[in-house]
Amino acid sequence: MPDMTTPDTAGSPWALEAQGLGKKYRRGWALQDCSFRLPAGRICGLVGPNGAGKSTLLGIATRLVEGTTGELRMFGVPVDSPGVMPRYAFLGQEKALFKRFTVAETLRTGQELNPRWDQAAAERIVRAGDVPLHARIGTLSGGQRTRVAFALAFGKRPDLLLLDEPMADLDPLARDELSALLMAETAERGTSVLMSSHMLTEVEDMCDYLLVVSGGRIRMAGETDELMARHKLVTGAVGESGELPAGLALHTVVETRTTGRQFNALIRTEGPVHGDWRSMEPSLEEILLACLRSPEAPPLLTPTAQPDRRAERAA
Ligand SMILES: Nc1ncnc2c1ncn2[C@@H]1O[C@H](COP(=O)(O)OP(=O)(O)OP(=O)(O)O)[C@@H](O)[C@H]1O
Repeated sequence: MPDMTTPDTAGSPWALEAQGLGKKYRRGWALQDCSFRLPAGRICGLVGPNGAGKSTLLGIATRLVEGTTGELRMFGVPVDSPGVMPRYAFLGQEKALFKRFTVAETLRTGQELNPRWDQAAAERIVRAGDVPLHARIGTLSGGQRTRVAFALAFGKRPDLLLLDEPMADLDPLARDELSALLMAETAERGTSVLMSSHMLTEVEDMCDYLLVVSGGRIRMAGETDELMARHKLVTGAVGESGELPAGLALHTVVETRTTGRQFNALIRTEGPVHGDWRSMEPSLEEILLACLRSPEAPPLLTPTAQPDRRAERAA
C-alpha cells in the first residue's frame, strides 16, 4: 500500500477533482454531471460496465478527449494547463511503442522526452522481467511489451498514473507479476493511481479507493473499506403477501431477490441493523455487482470523495 502520509509536492491533496464533468458525443452523453475527488497517494479502481464512460474520463484527464461541461483538476490545476503534462503517465490497452525500436532505444526516447526521467528505475523494471535491452519491441511477448510500457511510464516519475485496462490481454501469471510491480513502484514513490479494470478480484486486491461509473454517471466513490462498511447482505422471511419486512425501509435497499418465502437483500445501512433476519458482510464483488445492476439506487460518495460544494457554488 502506498504511504498515505506522503505530501503532494504541489500542495493539493487531490490527485483528481471533477466538478460537473461531462462529455457529449453526437449519439449522446458518454459522461454526465460527474463530481468526485480522488486523494493523492491512493490506488483507485475505476469500475463500470462496457460503455460506462471510463475511457472517456481517462481521455479527458489525458487531454485526448475534450470535456463538454464542467472541470477536471489534477493536483489542483485544470488538466488543460501546460504544467500538468509532466505530472502524469498514461498506459492503455494499446501500448504506444515502436516495434522497430530496441528496448534500449525506447527507454532513450523516454529520457529525451521527459525532463524528470529516471533511467535507473526504468532499466530496473525492464531487467527484473529478464527483457533484453537489445531486443526489438516487435519480437517481445505481450507481457514483456507491457513491462516495457510500465518502465516508460514509471521512468517518467509521474505523480499520477492513469491506467486503462493495461493488463487486459495478459495471462494470469504476467498479470500477477505486473500487478506486484505496480504495487511496489507506487508504494515506493507514493504515486497516485487511477486504473480501470473489469477484473473485480484485481480491484479488491489492489485498490484502496474506488470510482464506480455506469451510464456516464458516478455511482459510488470513496475509500474501499468505508464503502464496504456501509453495505450489508440480509436474509430473512417475506411476509404473508410476499412483502419485505418494514424494518428494511429504514435503510437504502440496493437490490432484493425473493425465492419462495425467503428474501436476500443488499442494503446500504442508514443506522443500526435490527430485524428478524440474518445479516452478513458482502464481498466487494457482491456490492459492485448489485450497484451496477441497480441504476435506480442513489449514488454513494464517502465524505472524502464529495467535492467542495462551496467551490461548486462559486464557479
Ligand atoms: N469517439 C466517440 N464518438 C462517439 N461516441 C463515443 C466515442 N467514444 C466513446 N463513445 C461512447 O461513449 C460511451 C462511453 O464510452 P467509453 O469508451 O468511455 O466507455 P468504457 O467505460 O471505457 O467502456 P469499455 O469498458 O467497453 O472500454 C459509449 O456509449 C461509447 O459508445
